[in-house]
Amino acid sequence: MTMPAPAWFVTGTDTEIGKTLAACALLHKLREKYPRVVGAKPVAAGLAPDGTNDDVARLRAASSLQVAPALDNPYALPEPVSPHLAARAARTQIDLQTIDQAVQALRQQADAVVVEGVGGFLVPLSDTEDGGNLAHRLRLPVVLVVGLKLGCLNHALLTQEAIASRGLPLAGWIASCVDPDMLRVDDNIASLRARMRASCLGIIPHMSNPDPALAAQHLELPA
Ligand SMILES: Nc1ncnc2c1ncn2[C@@H]1O[C@H](COP(=O)(O)OP(=O)(O)OP(=O)(O)O)[C@@H](O)[C@H]1O
Ligand SMILES: C[C@H](N)[C@H](N)CCCCCC(=O)O
Ligand SMILES: [Mg+2]
Repeated sequence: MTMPAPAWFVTGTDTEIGKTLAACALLHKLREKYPRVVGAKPVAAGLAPDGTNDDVARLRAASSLQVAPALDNPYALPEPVSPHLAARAARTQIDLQTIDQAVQALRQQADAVVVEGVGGFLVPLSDTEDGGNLAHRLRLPVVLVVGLKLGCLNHALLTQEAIASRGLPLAGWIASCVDPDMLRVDDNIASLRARMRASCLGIIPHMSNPDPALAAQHLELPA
């Protein structure tokens, strides 16, 4: 058993705010340093008619190591709803041990791993567990992606408190400019820098054609 590879859990201020773009950008950044880099989406909710999930496809495309689906996407749930509801609809149960074993296996095969959560940090995964329980079970430092739009300051600060209350280290935060019409973007970023208790790993500008390799140029890796 070799030392497990460095790994991070990527969460966000909400769904649809740039977690996958930022996670893929981190994968590209890690590929500058390591040969075998892999992304994982343990729980994906929302499948295309052909059974694929867009996040999983994007993470695989950004990875330099291809692995079995049981390892990078153990739960592929058809309905684009909260994972606890999607799991119930699929008559399955999201098991944290299954995900933990999959991520541990990835950390033995790869040189670096980026794990993308689902929705926001406290998204329900079952009647008793949430995304924070998963991050804690994986024992990974957390990277918070802040989707820059009106309301994100509250969501970022609430998520920071939740991460701390679950006893997890916040390795850094990334802002993604999802709303090209947001007012006072620089002042909002300055407000985050003043209030977030972790370093900013970068600001992904609004991209008319979002490209994780280009987005990677705006990021630094967590220490
Ligand atoms: N900086 C940006 N510039 C332009 N578009 C962006 C930016 N960040 C995110 N987006 C767009 O916002 C949408 C949601 O981004 P993404 O899929 O990364 O969100 P997510 O948080 O991973 O969503 P989910 O919760 O479904 O996993 C995508 O269409 C993406 O291209
Ligand atoms: C379907 C979507 N793209 C995500 N995969 C799941 C988002 C769940 C959000 C649940 C909630 O916080 O209300
Ligand atoms: Mg995503």
